[in-house]
Amino acid sequence: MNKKSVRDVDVAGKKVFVRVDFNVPLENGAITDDTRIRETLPTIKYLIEKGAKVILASHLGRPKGEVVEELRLTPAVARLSELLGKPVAKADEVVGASVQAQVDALKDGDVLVLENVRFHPGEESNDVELAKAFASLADLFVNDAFGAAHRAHASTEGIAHHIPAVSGLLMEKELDVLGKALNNPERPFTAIVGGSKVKDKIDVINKMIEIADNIIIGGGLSYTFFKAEGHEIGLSLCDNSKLDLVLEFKEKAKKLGKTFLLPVDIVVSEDFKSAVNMDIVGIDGIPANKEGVDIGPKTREIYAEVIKNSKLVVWNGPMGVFEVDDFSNGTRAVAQACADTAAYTVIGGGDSAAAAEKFHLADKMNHISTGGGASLEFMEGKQLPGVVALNDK
Ligand SMILES: Nc1ncnc2c1ncn2[C@@H]1O[C@H](COP(=O)(O)OP(=O)(O)OP(=O)(O)O)[C@@H](O)[C@H]1O
Ligand SMILES: O=C(O)[C@H](O)COP(=O)(O)O
Repeated sequence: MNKKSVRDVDVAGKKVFVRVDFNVPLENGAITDDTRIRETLPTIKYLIEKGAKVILASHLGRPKGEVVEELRLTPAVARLSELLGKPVAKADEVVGASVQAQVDALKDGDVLVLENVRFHPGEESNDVELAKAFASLADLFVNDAFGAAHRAHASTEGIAHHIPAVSGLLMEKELDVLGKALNNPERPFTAIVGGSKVKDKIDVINKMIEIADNIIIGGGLSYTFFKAEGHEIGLSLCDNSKLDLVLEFKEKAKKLGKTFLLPVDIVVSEDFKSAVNMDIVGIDGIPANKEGVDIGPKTREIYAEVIKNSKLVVWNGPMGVFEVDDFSNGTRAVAQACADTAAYTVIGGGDSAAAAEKFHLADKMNHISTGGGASLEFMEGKQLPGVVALNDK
């Protein structure tokens, strides 16, 4: 990576403003998956050990510039304190006199977490005054929030223009692994793209046709391809505005000599929330009153074989409505194939990461990104503003 990392600068005794992504899932105020907090521990521990005064900032949810009680960072702070095995102070404000007083009270090795930065309207608008206020709290900015690196906000991008700015260890790892996979891939390279919306995945499918050898399509976005080819898709998801585009994808893949795979059989149901008159049909057999909810058994076999014979697999998006057990077999089969293959496997965050967790296969993957949207944008080849703003080596 051509950006400076926290290891390249002196942090002893310095006040360090660390942007983390503690945007963790919560249920009734309890954290249901603390991966994102655990993944930042190397950076936080490194700074503590070096004697820095650590000021952490994160967003949680989308409070839109207002205080939303349920979105305070209190549960994340409690969890961080448990994981570090030491007290962690928390501010109830994002910036201001009380925050300044708490920062002034920090001793070397202490940790303070600011309140949810999105409670301040200046965060998402990347307000210069807020960025300066963040910068004035510290001597150094460390961005470890890979998951939010695609956002140009005051605490992810703006602040970097006012004090020295470097990447954290998680950020460095994510950019390194994803960058290597995309810039110098081992081949055969298989990209698996699933999920619900074609429009969210267009750029990534397009990019993967250019750089991967095999492109596997699954999930709700398959049906736009089927419809474009003239098949009956019943009640399945479809984006009618993208019909021409998906045909172009197939054409482009053919021209470039890439293997472009769509499901050959699918699981259909009258309801996508539970199995109602569930059936397995060929792509010409979707009844008008049903929708496709998963890939079928033949497709599972074909996809697993391609994954087995790959050297690099990058997976983004589930193969079906995996949250419903009856419709989870396709996603499970792909996750299992990724777990079993000798290929280097990268999961691009979001729902595919949740699926790997659900099937207890997460520890069998080589890299699971902490970024959903961020990893998607990275895979599309876009520049991430939170990375661009960091100091060059
Ligand atoms: N055939 C289908 N019909 C309807 N919904 C589907 C189908 N297949 C998958 N889904 C749904 O798609 C959703 C995931 O889609 P999405 O595009 O958001 O995936 P992702 O990229 O892995 O997640 P994220 O956006 O969080 O990174 C899941 O909730 C899943 O139930
Ligand atoms: O969960 C994520 O993908 C990141 O934390 C970014 O959150 P956002 O989509 O609300 O900006």
